[in-house]
Amino acid sequence: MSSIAEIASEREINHKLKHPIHVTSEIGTLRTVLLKRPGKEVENLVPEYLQRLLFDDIPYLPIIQREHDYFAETLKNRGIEVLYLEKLAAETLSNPELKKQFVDDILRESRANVNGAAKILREYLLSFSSMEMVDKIMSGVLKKEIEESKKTHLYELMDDQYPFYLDPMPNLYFTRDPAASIGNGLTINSMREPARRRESLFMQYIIKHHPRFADHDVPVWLDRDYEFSIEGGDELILSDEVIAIGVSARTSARAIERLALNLFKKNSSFKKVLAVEIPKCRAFMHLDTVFTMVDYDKFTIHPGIQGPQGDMNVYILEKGEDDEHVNISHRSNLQEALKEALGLSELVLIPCGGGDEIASSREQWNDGSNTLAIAPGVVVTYDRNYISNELLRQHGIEVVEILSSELSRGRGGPRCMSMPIVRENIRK
Ligand SMILES: NC(=O)NCCC[C@H](N)C(=O)O
Repeated sequence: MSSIAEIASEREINHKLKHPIHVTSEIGTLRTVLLKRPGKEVENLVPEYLQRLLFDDIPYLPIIQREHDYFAETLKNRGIEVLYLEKLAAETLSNPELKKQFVDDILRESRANVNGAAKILREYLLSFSSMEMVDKIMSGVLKKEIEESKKTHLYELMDDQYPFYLDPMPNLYFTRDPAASIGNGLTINSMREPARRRESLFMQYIIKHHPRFADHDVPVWLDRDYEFSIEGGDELILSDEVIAIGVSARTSARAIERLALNLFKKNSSFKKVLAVEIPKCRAFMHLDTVFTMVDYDKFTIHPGIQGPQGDMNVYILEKGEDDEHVNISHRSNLQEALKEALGLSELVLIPCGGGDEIASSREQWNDGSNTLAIAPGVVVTYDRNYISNELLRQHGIEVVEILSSELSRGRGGPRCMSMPIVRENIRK
């Protein structure tokens, strides 16, 4: 006879097989998460291209890796299964046909055919094992890597001064943004910034072809070929019926409406989408840099997104009269809109940096509001945001701190660095 533990784990496996993705809240106990360990791509950052590559400084590779490993260990110690994007991608591309197809896609999207270089680049990339090739594509390919003897044509020899054939993808460790789990499906995102557009190609291949996902008909609520941008840092699953999405520097109102229409039409459990407008600036690039859910009735917030009376623009989108229309109503207070949508009588917004002008600005810049909930009332945060962390504790939240000197240089915190794949359902 099987033990209770065996039955439970069998049930879990069956659940996983039926629904390899299952996320119906921001706070349900986290079971499986996707990370990307920072690699050589961060060493290919140089001052000339920092801004374009969306970094403010150059992380020191051994330390950023140590900090990231500490983050992953912290999650594993809590019983969370950690998957790595680079490993799933390499496993997917171990199929030679897919490998070729992927290289063609990445070369096209990287506009790598400078001076007609696509052919030698294709040969170069395909000469590696799938794991090495994935690392190489993520790290970027320098022009000087291709042996001079292979450059036989004038156009190959007459290169311009730009050092890369393929730009590095240093933002990949922010797995939250290129794709986002919603219910049993996901969005594979059309990213706003050119520096990040190729990132979601990895998830598109993984969902379609990796054995963990391929045969499960995972719904893609919005795909990366959609013409208006959306990024995962703006997509917050508040319950199995309510989603909040930031209308931000990165996410467009068009994509939000299209996603809402698809969710309503394709029989998902979701009934309301809250479009939350935030200032369009670098420091607040996504909704999750200024607002995250930490418990059933508690949220972090950066006071800088609200007007003097707590006023904001929040639109509630609900199913309309047919599949091409949504009903939209406006609310001017986030707290009230959340209470209404979640059916709560009380709700607490915990201000980043305690609301102090200097501390909240400093700690928001270092992702003090960007918490990753691993269970209701339990969050992972950066250690450097000590004022926000202390305030969370005063509100009864268990705060699990991780190291953050180098990780924070990319302007993202624990939520940005993680893509939940499976969470337990929360109580209703
Ligand atoms: N969800 C997030 O806020 N992700 C952080 C992304 C930081 C990255 N350097 C970017 O600008 O896209």
